[in-house]
Amino acid sequence: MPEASPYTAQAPQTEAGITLEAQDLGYRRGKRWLVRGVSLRLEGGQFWALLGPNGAGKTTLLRLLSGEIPPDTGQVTLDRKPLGQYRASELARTRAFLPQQRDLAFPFSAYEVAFLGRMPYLEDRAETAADHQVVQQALERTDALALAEELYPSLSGGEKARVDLARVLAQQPKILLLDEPTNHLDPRHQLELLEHCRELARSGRIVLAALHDLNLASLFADRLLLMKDGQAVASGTAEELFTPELLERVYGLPFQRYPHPSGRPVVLPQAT
Ligand SMILES: Nc1ncnc2c1ncn2[C@@H]1O[C@H](COP(=O)(O)OP(=O)(O)OP(=O)(O)O)[C@@H](O)[C@H]1O
Repeated sequence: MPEASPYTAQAPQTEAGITLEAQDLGYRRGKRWLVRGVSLRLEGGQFWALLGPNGAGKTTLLRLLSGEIPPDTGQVTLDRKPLGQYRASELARTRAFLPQQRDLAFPFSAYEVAFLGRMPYLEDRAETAADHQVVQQALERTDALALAEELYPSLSGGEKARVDLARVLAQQPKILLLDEPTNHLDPRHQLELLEHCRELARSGRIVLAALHDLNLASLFADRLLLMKDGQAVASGTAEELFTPELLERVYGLPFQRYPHPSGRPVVLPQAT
């Protein structure tokens, strides 16, 4: 275990919870490091928001943490076992990754797309009524049940996003890695999604979501991880991280901080 540092996202210990850790994680394309020196420890029970400007490395970090791409330095461990030592199906039953680009060319129905979340369970058994019940509940949870019979490619961006999230929920993962899950969603569905992320975390799961809306991150997430130029710049609560100095350093423009009735801060960028 590396020493805790300002660059280490440290969640409070929870009893026998699932852990996802990265040590000195690095990923390079050619000479450029897209992610460099990231160490973090995430534990079940916490909803983390991953923040940073375009190109900061958020998607790349999520892909590394999901095992979709192998790191050039360091490693990711799930319950202290390197990701590479898990069988693909076991990993698929444990963690789900919601990518940012979610276009699917095949004319699947929304229900069939959500049902894809059950595939990791159907390696050596036939589907059952229980699988369909899980999918139905997932679609209900994301307010997408009415879309079940629609063809996925014909759905609006926000409708697709809700069906994609249903697929992730149908996977029943303990770890949810979500890349800009609120994209395309209207305000009501954004709030519902973030409330659901918080509930999932409360039930012992790890939720890590890349978000661009700093205020929604402040109001809903327990902890924030701030990235810039491929590095983890800081982690902590919004109260700790939302200082005009730090935000200006990361985002390159001034911010004003305001109190919110919840007690958490909100911020607004200032026109320069
Ligand atoms: N396969 C790749 N090959 C080369 N460069 C890449 C590759 N994937 C990503 N990059 C670059 O790495 C940097 C980080 O990309 P990444 O998608 O991780 O950022 P991000 O923080 O998710 O950005 P955004 O907020 O715009 O989604 C970007 O400059 C991107 O162009």
